[in-house]
Amino acid sequence: AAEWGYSPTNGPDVWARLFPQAGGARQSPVDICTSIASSDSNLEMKKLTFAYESQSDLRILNTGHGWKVEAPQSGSRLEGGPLGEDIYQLEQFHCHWGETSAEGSEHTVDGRAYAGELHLVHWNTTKYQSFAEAAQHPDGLAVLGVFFDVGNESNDEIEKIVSTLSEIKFKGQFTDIPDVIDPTTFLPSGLGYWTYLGSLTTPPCNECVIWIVYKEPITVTEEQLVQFRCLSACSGEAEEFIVKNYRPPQPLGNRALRECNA
Ligand SMILES: NS(=O)(=O)c1ccc(C(=O)NCc2c(F)c(F)c(F)c(F)c2F)cc1
Ligand SMILES: [Zn+2]
Repeated sequence: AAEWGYSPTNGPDVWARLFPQAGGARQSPVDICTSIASSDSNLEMKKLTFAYESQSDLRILNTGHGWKVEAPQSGSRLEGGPLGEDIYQLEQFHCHWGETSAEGSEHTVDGRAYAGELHLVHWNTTKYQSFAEAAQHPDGLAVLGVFFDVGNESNDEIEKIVSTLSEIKFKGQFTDIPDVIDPTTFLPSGLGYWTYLGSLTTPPCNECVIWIVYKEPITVTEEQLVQFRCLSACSGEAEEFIVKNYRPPQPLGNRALRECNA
């Protein structure tokens, strides 16, 4: 099948032809219209809690659509907030970026895009036996989204990722990150978030994600984003850089958008 991507011929505007779910009614990302976000008091009650382990030798790979760190963490737990009584476990994290820092995030806030967006992907281990199975159910996955702002101080945790990218320049390549990675360090200090029911933002765009998007961005440097854009989408010598891998906002429709100011 033709490989999907982000160019005019295989990008978000044509995904629904190959992947029917991409045209569904609970697609992601969305534009977060802050004026309609309802501050939902009972979200405050069930505080969102997370516990991650620090891990070394995590595998990072070039998927052809970006980098992805496989972090199956049986000891990690994400629960509370909009997640009901279920426990979600970290599976992987990756991010999305643009050709310039004026764009790159998938979610936008009142029409404003950030320079990039990190996704910490979790699956419901209370109800399902595997990530693949969870991805077939409306409450199967929970993804934490964290916006990137460009600033002067480089993000040390992101630097651990950046330092491996020269080893995975081509699609399909992977390597182990020697440093210890603690996913907690990716989260902003302010833990206020928006949440809504959505989908995977890449094909097949399964409508299986409870989205939790943090309000406060973290800071990365322009140089760190420049390094992301040096990854190649191809496996061979041909160089087609992954300069943009974000899906534009999809209609919110009549979905509730709730906020919690932790
Ligand atoms: N950008 S994001 O919304 O955070 C996002 C997160 C995970 C995936 C993913 O795992 N895709 C592969 C994949 C599937 F798309 C499945 F439907 C499935 F069952 C899998 F097991 C699987 F690995 C795609 C997008
Ligand atoms: Zn993503």
